Amino acid sequence: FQEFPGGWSGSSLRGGTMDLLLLLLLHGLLLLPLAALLLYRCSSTFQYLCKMAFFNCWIVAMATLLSPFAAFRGRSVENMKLLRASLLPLKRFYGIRMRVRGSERLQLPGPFVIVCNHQASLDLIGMVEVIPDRCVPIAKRELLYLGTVGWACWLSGIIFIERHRRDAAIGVISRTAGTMRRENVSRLCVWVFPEGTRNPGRSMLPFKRGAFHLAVQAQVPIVPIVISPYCDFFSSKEKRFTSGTCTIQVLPRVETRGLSPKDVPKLTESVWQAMAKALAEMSMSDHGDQDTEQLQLGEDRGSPQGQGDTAESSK
Ligand SMILES: CCCCCCCC/C=C\CCCCCCCC(=O)SCCNC(=O)CCNC(=O)[C@H](O)C(C)(C)COP(=O)(O)OP(=O)(O)OC[C@H]1O[C@@H](n2cnc3c(N)ncnc32)[C@H](O)[C@@H]1OP(=O)(O)O
Ligand SMILES: CCCCCCCC/C=C\CCCCCCCC(=O)OC[C@@H](O)COP(=O)(O)O
Repeated sequence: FQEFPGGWSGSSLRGGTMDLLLLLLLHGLLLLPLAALLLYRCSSTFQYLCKMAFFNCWIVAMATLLSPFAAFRGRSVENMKLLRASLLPLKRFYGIRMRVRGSERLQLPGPFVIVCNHQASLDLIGMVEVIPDRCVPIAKRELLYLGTVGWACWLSGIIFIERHRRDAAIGVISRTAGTMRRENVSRLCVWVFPEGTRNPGRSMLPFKRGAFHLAVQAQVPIVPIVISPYCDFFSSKEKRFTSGTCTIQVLPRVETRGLSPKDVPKLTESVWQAMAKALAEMSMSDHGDQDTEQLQLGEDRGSPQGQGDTAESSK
């Protein structure tokens, strides 16, 4: 202060203006986080946007940090352990409680195909909660182009398909069936979202047939998994994301031994029915009678076959 005796009076008006600007900037810097905090508290849309941004940033950060370690091992299903561990903390950040029912049904010695409903990218949180060891998801090829995320997915052995090139996709599925069947490869399980795309809400789209052809070709069981609707705490349409509880139900496995490609439509239908029923029951038990939407479930989908046809069995 002594070196600067005439700071305000002597020097010039410019110094004063500079100080004032600096002061304002400092206030601004302090106020900005405060304003953001206030906005976060008051606006559920802003909260949703922040939470989604964090979700994506977390995935990019984890992929970027962990890919070099995964790369040491090369492309391997074992890297799925790393992927799983890196996504497991997400539920805690968001205060999502996971309830898993029937997890013992996933303790099978041999390979199998998991089919699961697909509501949103949030499904990753449920997926890592139950995905067994040596199990890889089938994903759309577009994920490969997400920079380090694509690299991490590739290194983890995720199987990519081009959804619009059916023949190529069928080729990939046939090769996967070969790998699952091969006896010199230790058990490999595959996780498929048979709806083929995200479908928010309490219903399920009709299933694509790939997962069922895969199970029949490899002659391995299908284990259906149903994740309860997120409507309570999450909706991308309404831009709403609060904390809540999510139930994951593992259904009895469906054997495919002895089935041939001509049985695939019936198999697909019976698994869809079983999952739709579980989803409807979950909606019911979670929401009591507040909601009638679940009654419409499957309405626009003629269901020629009932449940419990030849394909279904669960010891
Ligand atoms: C290192 C650690 C770092 C950590 C960092 C963290 C990073 C984490 C980030 C990320 C994690 C990863 C997250 C993964 C999650 C991704 C989720 C998605 O991407 S979901 C989208 C892709 N999934 C699918 O699309 C389902 C599979 N699709 C199918 O199975 C379809 O069936 C497909 C594409 C094969 C064909 O689809 P069609 O649209 O043509 O429709 P159709 O009705 O199924 O088939 C038409 C005809 O083709 C026959 N067909 C189908 N598949 C067949 C087959 N395999 N063999 C013979 N015939 C087949 C069918 O029987 C049908 O013929 P008839 O009508 O019956 O005569
Ligand atoms: C250094 C490179 C940085 C690149 C930046 C890329 C930013 C990427 C940001 C976040 C990555 C999040 C990946 C989440 C993957 C979620 C999987 C998922 O749910 O995919 C949707 C797919 O099932 C169905 O797709 P559609 O509903 O048909 O559409």
